[in-house]
Amino acid sequence: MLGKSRRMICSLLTQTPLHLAYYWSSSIYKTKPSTHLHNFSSGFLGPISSPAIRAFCSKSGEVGGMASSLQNQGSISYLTQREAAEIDETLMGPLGFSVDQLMELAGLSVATSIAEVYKPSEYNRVLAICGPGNNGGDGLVAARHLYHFGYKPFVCYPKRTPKPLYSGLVTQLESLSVPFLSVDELPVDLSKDFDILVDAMFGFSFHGKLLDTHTIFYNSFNFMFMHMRRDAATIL
Ligand SMILES: NC(=O)C1=CN([C@@H]2O[C@H](COP(=O)(O)OP(=O)(O)OC[C@H]3O[C@@H](n4cnc5c(N)ncnc54)[C@H](O)[C@@H]3O)[C@@H](O)[C@H]2O)[C@@H](O)CC1
Repeated sequence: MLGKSRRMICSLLTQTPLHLAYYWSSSIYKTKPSTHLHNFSSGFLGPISSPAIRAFCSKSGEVGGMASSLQNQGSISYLTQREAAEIDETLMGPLGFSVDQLMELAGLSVATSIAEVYKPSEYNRVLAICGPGNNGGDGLVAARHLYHFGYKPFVCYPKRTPKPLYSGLVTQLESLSVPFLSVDELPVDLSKDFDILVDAMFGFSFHGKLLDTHTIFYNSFNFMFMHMRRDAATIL
């Protein structure tokens, strides 16, 4: 695994500590053109006629901080935390999407994007680190689709949410014999055992400082930090 020329960090979230997100984004920008958000937008948001959503996908002047600076680097578009939440409100309000519907689309989009860039024959072992919220649900969905695409997914889901939506996703993965790994079973350097890391820990509801002292967060953050500037790629 260490001989691989490149690895992928796939982030389903936009709200982890910003300095890390910046580096992840920078690394993909340097390593290869990222079309993932565009794919997501064109395949998911694009057909929607809502002016509000189209505005989110195309605006360039009001995106703050990190997102603003990244937008100027090329054709990659980023959403702020607030913008992502507002899109979600629009989708689930006037447009009538349900949570499980959006979650399935999000997970499928990530899995499809991975498959487009990193072939399972070369990058086979995927670890999805799933948090307690909907972003974690996205990761569970992505893991299921990656399995069907020919990858060998593993899931680390240390903070399970006892709701039918999530337990159903877990059951579906268990029925496919997708392994669930505890934090203790993960190596400190995740790159030793995995080709692709799907970061589905937090989405736009992350706030404040990281409260959870669980080792998984530090393991994954360390992995990302150690590898992102050399050969990691990022999907948002
Ligand atoms: N309808 C929706 O809300 C959908 C959301 N989706 C995804 O879900 C994300 C939003 O989902 P959620 O609102 O469930 O929230 P998140 O998945 O962002 O996470 C919320 C969880 O994180 C915990 N948390 C927040 N800040 C923390 C901190 N500082 N330290 C430790 N734990 C912390 C909260 O206690 C909560 O359990 C979106 O970004 C998107 O990726 C998609 O699945 C599509 C549908």
